[in-house]
Amino acid sequence: MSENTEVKATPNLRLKGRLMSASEIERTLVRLAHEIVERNNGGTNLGLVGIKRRGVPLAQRLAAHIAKIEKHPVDTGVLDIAFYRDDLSTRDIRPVVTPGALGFDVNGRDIILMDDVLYTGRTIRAALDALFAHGRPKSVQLLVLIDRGHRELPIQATFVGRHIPTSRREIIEVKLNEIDGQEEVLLVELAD
Ligand SMILES: O=P(O)(O)OC[C@H]1O[C@H](OP(=O)(O)OP(=O)(O)O)[C@H](O)[C@@H]1O
Ligand SMILES: O=c1cc[nH]c(=O)[nH]1
Repeated sequence: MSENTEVKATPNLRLKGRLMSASEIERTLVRLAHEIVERNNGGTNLGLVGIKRRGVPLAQRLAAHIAKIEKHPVDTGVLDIAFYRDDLSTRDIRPVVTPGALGFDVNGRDIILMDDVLYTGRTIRAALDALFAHGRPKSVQLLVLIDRGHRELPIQATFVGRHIPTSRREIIEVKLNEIDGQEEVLLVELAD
């Protein structure tokens, strides 16, 4: 855990600690940008696709870092995946793709899907379906800021900011300035 100052969790959740500060998030994104460039031969064929909501600022920030490192612009796009609860049949929670423009042509591109947290893998499974509805990429890699384990599908990330082993009662809360007006990663637990 990083040093804890004035961190607060949502009321029905118990704060267990701060996993990353703003500067730690920033340093991690810079490292991930270098890893992406190294693995993708400079990244000229890359397209970064952020999963709404917090994957979107992550993709934009990583595109800016890669553009700075490699001195070329990097396309970014958005996948919008809404969740609904299917109470009538399975009581399962299924991600649903909201149709809409992605932002650039994915055909033939090396795509990096981006999200803040990887947990069961169901969001990523739906995102892959959504992505291929937009076209046929040359390759797809996955980047997540936090991998907390507990996969229910055979999905793994190509680039990981931090591996955080968790219990199922725990929740990772990623807070990003663009969406939350604050910047940190918290570990919280459902209160009894
Ligand atoms: O691997 P999974 O089990 O699919 O879980 C990971 C997803 O859960 C979170 O989204 P959440 O539903 O909390 O929406 P939000 O980030 O927009 O609040 C997170 O942002 C990932 O998209
Ligand atoms: O702990 C979790 C699990 C899924 N999504 C999150 O944002 N946090």
